[in-house]
Amino acid sequence: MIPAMQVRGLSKRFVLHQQQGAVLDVLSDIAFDVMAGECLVLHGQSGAGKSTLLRTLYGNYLPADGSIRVLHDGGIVEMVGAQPRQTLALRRNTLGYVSQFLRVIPRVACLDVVMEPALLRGVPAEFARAKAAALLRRLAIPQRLWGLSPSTFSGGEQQRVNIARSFIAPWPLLLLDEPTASLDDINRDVVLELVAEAKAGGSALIAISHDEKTRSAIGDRYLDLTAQEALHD
Ligand SMILES: Nc1ncnc2c1ncn2[C@@H]1O[C@H](COP(=O)(O)OP(=O)(O)OP(=O)(O)O)[C@@H](O)[C@H]1O
Repeated sequence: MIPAMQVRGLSKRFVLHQQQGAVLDVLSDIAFDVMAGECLVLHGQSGAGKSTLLRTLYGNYLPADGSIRVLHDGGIVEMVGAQPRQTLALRRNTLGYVSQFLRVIPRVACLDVVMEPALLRGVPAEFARAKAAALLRRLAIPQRLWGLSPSTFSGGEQQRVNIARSFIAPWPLLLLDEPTASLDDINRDVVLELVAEAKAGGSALIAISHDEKTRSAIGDRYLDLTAQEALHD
């Protein structure tokens, strides 16, 4: 079976030009595979580089070295050095990212925010709307808020809208950055169910969570970035 994502020799260095050119080698020689239907949880103390790795895997940071291969449309795409157009195509259909925070677009109603990824995949509007409504209901967003812009929503409500938006269309590969932070136990359990459903549907996941219950509920394998660092000292 071909991995959904295969990473080899991945290194990321920050050069702080405003601070005497200080160099931070945050990731060095990271290697792993993630298969469809499994979740790799990133471990390591604060500052170990978990968020940096997730952002690098999403193509937000250019690594100093290494390769990130993604199974996309039946072929393998090398993300390191890919054209922006290729990265965008990957992000449209293959590679999703659930951040802790919703990127709020003023004046766009909550229901439309949630529906958008399904519409972009060509799902007819009525199905997308019904699915968005079902997700918002599951995530306990009151119906009176559905027609409003999430810009005024509470932090936890925005996070749940973001989760609904992220799970409305299936992703072959999904990066999760603290998907349950700032949620109460009931909503956290709904997110854990959505993650389990995504895995059962064949998604490969890579996740960061500081919550032990979340980690043990979703994690099939763990990558310890502290150990990686120690290994290469
Ligand atoms: N854009 C950046 N520019 C410079 N340094 C950065 C940047 N982003 C992260 N770093 C540095 O990289 C290191 C790793 O940060 P990162 O946020 O990836 O850690 P983390 O493991 O996710 O931590 P936490 O668990 O606290 O969220 C830190 O020392 C941080 O200062």
